[in-house]
Amino acid sequence: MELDIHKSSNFKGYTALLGENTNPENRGDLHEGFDIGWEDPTGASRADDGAMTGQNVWPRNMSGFKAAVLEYYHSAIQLGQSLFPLFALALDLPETFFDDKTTKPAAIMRLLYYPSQTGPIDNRLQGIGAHTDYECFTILWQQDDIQALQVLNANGKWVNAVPIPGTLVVNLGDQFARWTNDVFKSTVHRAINRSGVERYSIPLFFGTDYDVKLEALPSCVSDDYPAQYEVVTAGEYVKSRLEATYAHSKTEH
Ligand SMILES: O=C(O)CCC(=O)C(=O)O
Ligand SMILES: [Fe+2]
Repeated sequence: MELDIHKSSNFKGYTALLGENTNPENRGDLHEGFDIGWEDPTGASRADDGAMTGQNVWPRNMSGFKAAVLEYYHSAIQLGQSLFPLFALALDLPETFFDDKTTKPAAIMRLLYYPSQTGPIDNRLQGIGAHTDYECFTILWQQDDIQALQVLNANGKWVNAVPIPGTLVVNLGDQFARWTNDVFKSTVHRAINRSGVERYSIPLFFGTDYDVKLEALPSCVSDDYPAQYEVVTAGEYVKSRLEATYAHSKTEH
């Protein structure tokens, strides 16, 4: 397929059922997806995204699709930009701390489709296996009335993230875990659609600019609690996680 995500240098485009495997213990994720990244409203391309440089791909002959998707994308980006100062304040940092690290929105958005799973339960076949997201935080729209998303609580118990009409779910991701040396913990989550009907969701993963180094904040490091993570750029980090997620299905395309 022309738009297959494996053909894109920066993981944009279409993911088939089982094309992704977020939890390596599983057999592949039972969803289809379509991924986009930043696209300037003027159509100008961006060449300074390091490891994640590249264009979106769009289906031809689908009138209105691109405009509708980008309209939501740019609104979700605006919401995300307004959340960074809140996270900064929660970390006792100046509220502008992330401003110069988020000048070029580094955000991937996915349109996800989950068929309903019927028949015998195979615990290694889930809509999306247990994982943490790769960026700072995720803004997730999920369809009303269909229970599928679960989060792992501090006691190691899966709890339903029940869709609440008119609300979005915000999950912490691994870039924030790295910035904060695990003071902010990434939310482990998964989705299993046994509702009997198909389900759609739209996560937007918002990280710091792809050329910014993910370096533990001084306030989150001490002699007793040294930095846990190797320093890499946000772009290198996201790309390495995406490569791992799609590695198993790479040769099929
Ligand atoms: O569909 C959902 O509710 C979750 C999607 C998700 O976790 C992801 O794409 O990373
Ligand atoms: Fe996720």
